Amino acid sequence: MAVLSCSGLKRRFGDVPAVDDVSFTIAEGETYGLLGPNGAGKTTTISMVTGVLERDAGEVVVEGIAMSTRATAAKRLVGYVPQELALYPDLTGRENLRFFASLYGAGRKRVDHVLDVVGLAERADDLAREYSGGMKRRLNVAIGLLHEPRLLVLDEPTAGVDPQSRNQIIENVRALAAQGVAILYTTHYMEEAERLCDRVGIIDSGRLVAEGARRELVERLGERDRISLRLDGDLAHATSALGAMRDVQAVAAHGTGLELVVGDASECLPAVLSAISAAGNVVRSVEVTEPDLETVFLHLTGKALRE
Ligand SMILES: Nc1ncnc2c1ncn2[C@@H]1O[C@H](COP(=O)(O)OP(=O)(O)OP(=O)(O)O)[C@@H](O)[C@H]1O
Repeated sequence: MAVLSCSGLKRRFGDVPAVDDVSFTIAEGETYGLLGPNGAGKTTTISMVTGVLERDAGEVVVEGIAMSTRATAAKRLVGYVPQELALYPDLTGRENLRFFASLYGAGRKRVDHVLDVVGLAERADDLAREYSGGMKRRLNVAIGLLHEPRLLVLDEPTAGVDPQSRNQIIENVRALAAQGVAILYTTHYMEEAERLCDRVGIIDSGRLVAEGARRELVERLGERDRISLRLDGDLAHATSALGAMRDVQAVAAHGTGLELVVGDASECLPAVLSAISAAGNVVRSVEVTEPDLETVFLHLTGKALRE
């Protein structure tokens, strides 16, 4: 039996269909990554899964318990690590955990255990306000683990944190999955999704546009290459010129970079470079990559995952 089963989830905000008929399941011990550009509907989906946000339609079932009929029992099985930090800066790490433990009916031993799990035992008696961003995030993970959830939901847990905390969080997720906890994970970091997730769902404009293991998704893409370029100058002309080329299947700009999906890079690179120079841009670097999740994402959404 799946630990999490979502079917036909829908939620609108005014005219915006933030989530439009999203269904997926997560098995025991499975790590499922929800990937999507900004505003795709990841947080809205997660908020419905955790029961924080009402659904317009659809059902969320956790270990056989439906959110629509037994919300309290279903929520008890879910741990949530939100994007926004939820902790008291004037309490120590341990006091924060004891406070949340009292709400969840967890004991002091459990507090000590989760402090250990996230690597904060030595700093447990410092005020949370003195923690680095990454330590605060780890404290949030610890809060999400207090009541021994069967499903742990993490909304971009590594965004903007230091490498040590990032590694700690990734190791925590791995260890929890190995213990059978189902994990729902969102991230902007493609390489993290590649490393961590057994399966990914790609969400764009509120719809799940593809789902599968990394290898399946890449194989489905067929023979394609990704070209990453760094350019000088305004990218608007180059982006539209490249988008009009027959060999270019997707193009997305981010900062000073352009990402392209093409059939065979060695065949079309000369034409790509002359189109860029005709648009008035100077190429600073070119990199051709074998198809990966980023290529799948770009091909399906026409957007780069990074901002
Ligand atoms: N409370 C709200 N009121 C109005 N519109 C909202 C609200 N929450 C989300 N939206 C809109 O719904 C859409 C999906 O937003 P959501 O936050 O779920 O996306 P996301 O994939 O999590 O994006 P990000 O990566 O930026 O966090 C967006 O168009 C957003 O502007």
